Amino acid sequence: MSPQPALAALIRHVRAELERAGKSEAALDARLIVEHFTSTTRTDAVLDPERAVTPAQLDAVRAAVERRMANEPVHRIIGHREFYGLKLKLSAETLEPRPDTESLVELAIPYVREVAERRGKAFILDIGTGTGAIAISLLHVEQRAHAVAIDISQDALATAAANADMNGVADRFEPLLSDYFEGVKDQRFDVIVSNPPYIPTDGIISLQPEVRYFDPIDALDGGKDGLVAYRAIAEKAAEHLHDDGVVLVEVGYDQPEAVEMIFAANGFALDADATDFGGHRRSLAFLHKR
Ligand SMILES: C[S@@+](CC[C@H](N)C(=O)[O-])C[C@H]1O[C@@H](n2cnc3c(N)ncnc32)[C@H](O)[C@@H]1O
Repeated sequence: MSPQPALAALIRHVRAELERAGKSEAALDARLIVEHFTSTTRTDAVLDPERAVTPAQLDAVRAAVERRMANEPVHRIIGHREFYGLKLKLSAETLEPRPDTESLVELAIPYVREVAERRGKAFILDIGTGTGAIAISLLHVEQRAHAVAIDISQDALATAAANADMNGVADRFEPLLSDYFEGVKDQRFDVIVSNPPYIPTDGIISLQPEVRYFDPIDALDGGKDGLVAYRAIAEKAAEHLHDDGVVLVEVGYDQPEAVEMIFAANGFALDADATDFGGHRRSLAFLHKR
């Protein structure tokens, strides 16, 4: 690589390096890294391919490529990612939100809208909010909704609050440090939503290095059988739901039946479900049989 390459040549160079290292998303990663560290857009590379890259920008791109070679996910390197059309900041203790979780947001939207139509407001509880991805997306779609967003990580809550602010919903977003429902007091909600940790402890070792070493362990570890969080949520959810309220959870690809049984044992019946991009039943909605 020449000491001062042009923008388009740099993208091609980084892509080739990542391909040689066997990175499956080399083209996308190269584009995101170069765009981020040269403060350019895709359009710049197309309309102004000979645009000069400064030595400082080149150093930053080189350092980022090294991090990617060491398996750090590209969105952690650039510090943010898109979720449901919104830009969200990431931090050390936030899970990188996944496209599959958008199916949970889509399943939740009609419930949130219906309550907002009927009562003029809708109250959401997001358990294990991480970046705030789910709650912020719902607040963005439904202006009459308010959310309490729980996490056990103070770092995650600070990031979620910053994301709520960045996406214009901070006045309807309340971060709460809490171990599941512990800090919720006696407030009741219309919609309880959660993408909890659900990987069985023994399965974490076999996850891709990008996940195992870079997503926070508290966001992954679902206990011995991966179902600890669902039990904690199902056991207490009815105490925090309005009579016609709904609980929606994301589940692992092989967990829908087990999670249905846990909720059934706590008086809930399946009302709807949604599949992810791979065709797995990924999001489940439950109503309480009172
Ligand atoms: C799988 S991540 C989901 C993050 C985000 N909701 C999303 O979908 O991208 C699970 C989140 O639950 C939080 N968490 C883990 N145990 C918890 C607990 N006992 N109480 C509250 N939050 C918890 C983790 O810190 C993490 O942010």
